Formats: sequence, structure tokens, C-alpha cells
Amino acid sequence: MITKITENIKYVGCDDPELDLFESQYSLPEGMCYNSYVIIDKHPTILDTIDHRCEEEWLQKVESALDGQKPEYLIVHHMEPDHSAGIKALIEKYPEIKIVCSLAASKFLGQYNEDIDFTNRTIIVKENDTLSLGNHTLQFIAAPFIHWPEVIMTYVQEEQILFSADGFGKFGVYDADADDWACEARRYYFNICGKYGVQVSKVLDKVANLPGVKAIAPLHGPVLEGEKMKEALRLYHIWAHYEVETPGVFIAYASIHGGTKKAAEKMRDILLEKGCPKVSIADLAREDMAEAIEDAFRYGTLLCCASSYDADVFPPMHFFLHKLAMKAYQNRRIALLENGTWAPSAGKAMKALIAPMKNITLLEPVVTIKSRMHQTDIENMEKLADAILAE
Ligand SMILES: Cc1cc2nc3c(=O)[nH]c(=O)nc-3n(C[C@H](O)[C@H](O)[C@H](O)COP(=O)(O)O)c2cc1C
Repeated sequence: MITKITENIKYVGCDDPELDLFESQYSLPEGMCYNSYVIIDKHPTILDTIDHRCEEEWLQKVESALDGQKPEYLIVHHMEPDHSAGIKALIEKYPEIKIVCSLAASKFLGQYNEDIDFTNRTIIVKENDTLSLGNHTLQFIAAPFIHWPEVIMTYVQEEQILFSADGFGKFGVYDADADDWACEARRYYFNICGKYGVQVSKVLDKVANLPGVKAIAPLHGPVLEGEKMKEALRLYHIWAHYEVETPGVFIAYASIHGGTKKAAEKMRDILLEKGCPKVSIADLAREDMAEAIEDAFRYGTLLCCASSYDADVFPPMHFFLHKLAMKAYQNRRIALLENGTWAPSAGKAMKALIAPMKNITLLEPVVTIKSRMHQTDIENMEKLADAILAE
């Protein structure tokens, strides 16, 4: 199906409901979609290609949307293969097409397609350059590191639509969770763009200076308009600035034989009894790691509970904290509970992983339990809960 975004801008993206993992690591309970658009004008133009999994379907949609015209330009916003894999097939089908992209993207074109000669085919654009298609003027916006260095966005001046590359994207097929954009957009943002809050903030400032954006069309997920677009912009402002979105505590635990899990659940109960507005809890060994990353960013305080393991920390917790550090986790309070049977080491290992993070307040006391939570541990756990709740 080809959907009209406006009279002359058509959606030619594809759903991929069967993909197991996005970027080989993110679970997809509702599949994925790769967006692509065709602008019908004096100079017909395609915005981005597609993942190789959907190439044939996409080519047919493009042909049908063009309705007999030949495309003159392909705008490449982002060179990641889920959007650029179709470039080769597109050039084979329309050998005269010109590729419009950033300088950085022009280098990646050859890296991904060494058998194609891009000489005399590539038009390099930079910040605020424009390209007239006839009735549509494309204004290019540099968006480096959202979340790759070559990224550009395109603002279609007459229609006031921003084509935002992976910015404002989400997991799921095109119309998944139509009434709850934030849930999968948040998981997508923190796991994929989270490291680049500074760059996202800069782009948000540029978007605010555009003369009235009416819609945002990302490379994954629905086109955002009206109140949904306003809400997405509000959330992106919070996320990009590493602000707390929801008051409360996220408890992440990694337990080998269940003792640490019991202590984590007891901490949840103590916190709720003491009036904590919201406590979310996750088993890092079993639950979706990407969702745990998302929740760590969502709440203001993170409580990590982990078993000791080979004079270090149980690996699911190691991976979790390592990934948070990679994603520039910052501006948060962290509390620790460790468990060990002969020489507890989880606390020290967790502290070492947290040390490089920016603007983290480590709460005291670090609670140590031995093998199983004992009555004598409760006093320390209460103290830790008090420290968590004392803002
Ligand atoms: C492979 C392995 C390595 C472990 N290494 C340590 C260790 O270095 N120091 C320690 O005190 N306990 C160690 N333990 C014990 C765990 O920390 C133990 O499972 C924990 O104290 C009980 O909590 P749990 O029920 O949440 O796993 C190890 C356990 C396993 C299975």
C-alpha cells in the first residue's frame, strides 16, 4: 500500500514483521519498518532506500508511486544499511539518478558499494543548502551523530515537513502502538541515540528555529503531526538533556541463585512502603536488556543489586553498566547492593564501571549481604532506602 503524506509526497516504506533482532541486538515484539518517501514534482525525488530484506517490495512501490516518471534525485539521509541497502538496485533500475548526501555520506557510499562508480553521480550538500524540485524546496540540515556522523535531515519548506532520519524513530511496524508512541520510541532513543544527547539537543534547537514544522517524518515509525508531534518534541528535549522523565527508582538486579533477587524485591517493597512514587524492577539475566537501559534513563535513581562472580560482578550486571556507560549515562543517583558468599566483589566491580560516568551521585551505604538476605541486613537496607528517598 502507498500512503499519501501530502498530495505529492508518498510513503513507500515497508514493514518487516518477521525480523528477529534490530541491529542484531534489539528484540522486536512488533516487528520493524523502514520508511522511504517519494516526492512527485518536476524533478521527482526519492528520500532514502530500504533494508535488503524489503528491496523488491520497495522497488515496486517506488515505481508505482512515480507513475511512469523517472526519479532524478535520491536523498540519502543516513547510510546505515537498513536505509541504504537499496542504493545499488535503484541505480541499476534508474542509471541516471543523482545521489544527494553529505560529504561524510559520500565516502560511505563507496565503502558499502565498491562496485559502483559514484563519480558525477553525487551532489554534496551542507547545512541550509537548498534544492528546488519545482514546487518543493528541500532545505538540508546537518544532523551529525544522530546517530552516525553523515546524517542529514531535510525540511520541505512549502509543506513544512521535516524528514528527520533516525531521529524520532521507534521500533515496530509502521502502525504499531498507534496510541503509545513513547514506549518503543524511548527504548529506541536511549539504546540507539542515547550517547549523543549533545548532538540531539543541537538539532532540536535547529528544528525550533524552522518556520513552523507541521509534521516530522522519521525513517522508522509513524509520521508525527499535531499533538503527537508536540509530545514527541517535549520528550526528546528531556531525553537529549539527560533529564529525569518520571520520578521514581529503577531496580536492576543480576542474581545467580535467587538470593540477590529476593533482596532486590525486598528493597522494592521497602521503597514503596516509604512512599516512593514509582518503582520499576528488572531481572537483567532474563528480561530485555534494552528495556532496562531505557528504564535506567527514565527514572532519577538506579539501584543495582548483583551477585559476586569470580572476584568481579555477575556478567549481566557488567554488561548493563558497561552499556549504560557507552550510552553516556549521566545526571543520576546510583545505589548499590552486593551479594557474595566468601569474598563479595560485586560492589567494587560495579563502582569501577560507574566511575567514568558523568555527574553520578553514589548513595551510601552500599549494602552487602552474604549468600541470602538475613534479618540483620534489613537495617542497612532501610538506611539505603532512606538515602534513595532523601532528595
Ligand atoms: C561461578 C560463580 C562464581 C562466584 N564467585 C564469587 C566470588 O568471587 N565471590 C563471592 O563472594 N561469591 C561468589 N559466588 C557466589 C555468588 O555470589 C552467590 O551466588 C551469591 O552470593 C548468592 O546470591 P545469588 O543467590 O543471588 O546468586 C560465585 C558463584 C558462582 C556460581
